[in-house]
Amino acid sequence: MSPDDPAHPVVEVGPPAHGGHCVARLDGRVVFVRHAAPGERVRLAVTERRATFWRADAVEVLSPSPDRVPSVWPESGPGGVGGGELAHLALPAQREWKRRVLADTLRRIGGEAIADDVAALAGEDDAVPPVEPVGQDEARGGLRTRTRIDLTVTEDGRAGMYRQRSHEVLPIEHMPLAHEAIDDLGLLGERSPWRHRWRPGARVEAIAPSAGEPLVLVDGEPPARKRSRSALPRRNVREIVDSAVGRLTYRVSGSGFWQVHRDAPHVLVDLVLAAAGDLDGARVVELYSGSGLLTLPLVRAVGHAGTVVSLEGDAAAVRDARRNLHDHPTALLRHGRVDPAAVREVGETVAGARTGSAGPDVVVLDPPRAGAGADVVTAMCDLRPGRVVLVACDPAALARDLAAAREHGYVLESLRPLDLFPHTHHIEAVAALVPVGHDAASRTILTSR
Ligand SMILES: C[S@@+](CC[C@H](N)C(=O)[O-])C[C@H]1O[C@@H](n2cnc3c(N)ncnc32)[C@H](O)[C@@H]1O
Repeated sequence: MSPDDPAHPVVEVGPPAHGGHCVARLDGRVVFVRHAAPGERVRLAVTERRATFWRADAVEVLSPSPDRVPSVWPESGPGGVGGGELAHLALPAQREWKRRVLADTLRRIGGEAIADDVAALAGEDDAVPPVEPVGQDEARGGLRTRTRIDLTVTEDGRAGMYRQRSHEVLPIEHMPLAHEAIDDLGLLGERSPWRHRWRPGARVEAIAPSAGEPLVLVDGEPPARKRSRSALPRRNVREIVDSAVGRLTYRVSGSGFWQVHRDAPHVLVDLVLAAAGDLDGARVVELYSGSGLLTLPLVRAVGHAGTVVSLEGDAAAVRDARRNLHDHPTALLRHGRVDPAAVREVGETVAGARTGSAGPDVVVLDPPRAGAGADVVTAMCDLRPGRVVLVACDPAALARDLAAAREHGYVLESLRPLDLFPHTHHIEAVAALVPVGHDAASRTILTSR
């Protein structure tokens, strides 16, 4: 490339933004630049031109950031597959990137009041608390964390993934973020023995459960075997979670939702329980409960005198949850869409579980990436729980849900941002909210009993 190549302009890279890119300016226009670091001077390949902004990849680094490292997954670099947007940065720099994005998103979308609430929790001069690494990620370089990966088979029968922001499938040779048990399956590469077991376009899910053998599903089914005299093909896996309330065992559908990071299940269980406070005898509503990862420890924590009413939209997940909690009669596991009417209904169910009392002591919610949304948050606040624990996997959705809760009288008591997706831009957070004027010294549950 010549130094003044107009097809590959040079920019100074600005701050990171939500979505895994940095913001730069070119002739007054905003350009979202991937594969760069704040403060770098880079040459661009423009990948998308819109009226109000462009997208581009940094294809040559003219002045590298001190945070830049050789990518741990070059196939996710410029022009490559999605899912490793920060793989060219040292892990502490990735977490600082995420902290800046979280701070910016909370202020921009949540508003000044939310940003101020969060800054008050962060202390000193920080806008948000630091993003915490989990498990052995520091020692492992953030690699081999994912117990679930999704692949798509290319036209010539190789395992691939989608090119960034595209429907084109690119074959991949390596997936260093996948658990070593998935790596050992040998799914990737031209010489993979699996190539005769799937067809072009098939979706391949590889699962490395915490107990037992890994599982591969092709279009949701166990792949065809030459000889099938062995036991019935498996579609489920067993997961074991060692948590603060002891060992928890689950059976989960292979293609159902389960936390992806190998340490996420126990980290989230422990953080949610800690944020929920003393649950002994409590009435708990849980929204978006999946196959019961959080329901089981909540049921244990409330004990025989308490109740947990959960609501989940996926029928297979509810079936799994019912199996996982079959010997816990204090759990009422509802199947249905989480919407304002359903929230009111589960609120009434949990209130009816004890005569003469009002709403739930605690609401726990772990919505999908889009968040719960203002209507659901409003309905939840109207139940007047003593405490809310919100697990969020998207900062913009977190900002919206916190703003809606604040409008209805609930303020942040704690916020724990977590790095459950190293080498990607994703941020997880566990937030505890309490009613405005809540006295931290008095136990939440006592106020509503
Ligand atoms: C982030 S997962 C959390 C599940 C569980 N807490 C866990 O950690 O395994 C979100 C769950 O919400 C469910 N879900 C998504 N949208 C929903 C809706 N509108 N109503 C009910 N459930 C929904 C999904 O099926 C999924 O199980």
